[in-house]
Amino acid sequence: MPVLDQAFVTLATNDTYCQGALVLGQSLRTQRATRKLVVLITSQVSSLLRVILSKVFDEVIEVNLMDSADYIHLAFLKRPELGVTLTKLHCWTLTHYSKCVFLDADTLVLSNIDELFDRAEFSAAPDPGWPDCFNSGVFVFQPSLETHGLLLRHAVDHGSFDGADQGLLNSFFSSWSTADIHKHLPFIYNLSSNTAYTYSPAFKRFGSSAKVVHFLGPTKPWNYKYNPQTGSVLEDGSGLGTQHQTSFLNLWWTVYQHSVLPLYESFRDAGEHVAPGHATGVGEPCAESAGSSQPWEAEGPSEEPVVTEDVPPSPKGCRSEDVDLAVSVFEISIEEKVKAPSPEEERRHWEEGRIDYMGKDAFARIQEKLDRFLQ
Ligand SMILES: O=c1ccn([C@@H]2O[C@H](COP(=O)(O)OP(=O)(O)O[C@H]3O[C@H](CO)[C@@H](O)[C@H](O)[C@H]3O)[C@@H](O)[C@H]2O)c(=O)[nH]1
Ligand SMILES: [Mn+2]
Repeated sequence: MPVLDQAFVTLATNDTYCQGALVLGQSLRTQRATRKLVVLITSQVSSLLRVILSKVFDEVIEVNLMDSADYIHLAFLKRPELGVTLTKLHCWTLTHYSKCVFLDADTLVLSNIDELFDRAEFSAAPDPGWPDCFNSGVFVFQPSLETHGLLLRHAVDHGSFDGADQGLLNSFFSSWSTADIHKHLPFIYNLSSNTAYTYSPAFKRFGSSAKVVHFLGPTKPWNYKYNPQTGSVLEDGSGLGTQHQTSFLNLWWTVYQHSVLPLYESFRDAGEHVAPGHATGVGEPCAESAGSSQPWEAEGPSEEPVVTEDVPPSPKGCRSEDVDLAVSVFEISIEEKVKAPSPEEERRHWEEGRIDYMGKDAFARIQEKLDRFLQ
């Protein structure tokens, strides 16, 4: 029986993390999750990805980084690195649910985990790097505006010892490591794909009961390229890690290929119109002209896009501004588009002390500018 007042919640602040959220959402559906699926997004997420997310998630909720009380707003402006952290904390505002399970967008669910709803706030699994801290990639929580406010206050008053949500949540829920063993989720609910195997006999013994894999760390599954014919990620020269790591990566990509890519495809083929005022907050309807509204650029001989002279330019908002999906018979890749920062962003970086000493802010470049100005 579906439970309507409880939810699995994730977060994706941009189109790249949306790819992870989609794999996570589809893996929860495949495992017959009986709770609602919710994704929090920010204004950066494109209209296309909002539509696609809404096919998998029951609720796509846009949260504003700056909608908290003014003193918090001002304090956070001085601590911009806490931005994504503040966004994760928004999950406590989902007060139309009585209890939720948060999952990072870089997690993959391997079997049904509905039993997590038997746990109380705040339950989480140990962090593999420092097991007296919990990892904030999977946790059970109870939405509450009061807790949300206290968390923001805590962030402003004490900051975060790792500059992100995990440090903040660990210092806020500081009794986690000692107070109540029921709040320690077994490691199988947050098995880190890259560190778990430092204790390989344990992995041999218990690895097969893993329920949630977490691709924590700087390199995410979507940073690899995948060969759909062999069903495996492509070696990029830096080494793929252990066999287990590779098989979890391959699993992520299998879900991507079979359960996420078709969502884009049906969007393209059906030329589906998105009504203005759609529940997800998607604005303008997307045109369905051949080629121009394809969400990805096809590569290789089999899927050469037919581009004719009279095809109108792609309507803004219909495609992802951040991500290029390249799909061919032999390779699927998700490339982040490198965007040049706007003059406002550059100025903000400068003011925040994030100066590109070796690059565009190098002394030689500034001197060139001065010379040009003085001539
Ligand atoms: O640009 C970003 C970055 C992060 N996220 C979301 O925030 C989560 C955490 O970021 P992630 O890149 O997954 O961090 P991890 O590599 O998992 O690193 C660890 O450190 C993070 C910061 O403390 C914690 O949030 C994680 O749970 C913890 O596992 C992601 O999964 C997303 O849901 C975004 O939406 N956009
Ligand atoms: Mn993560």
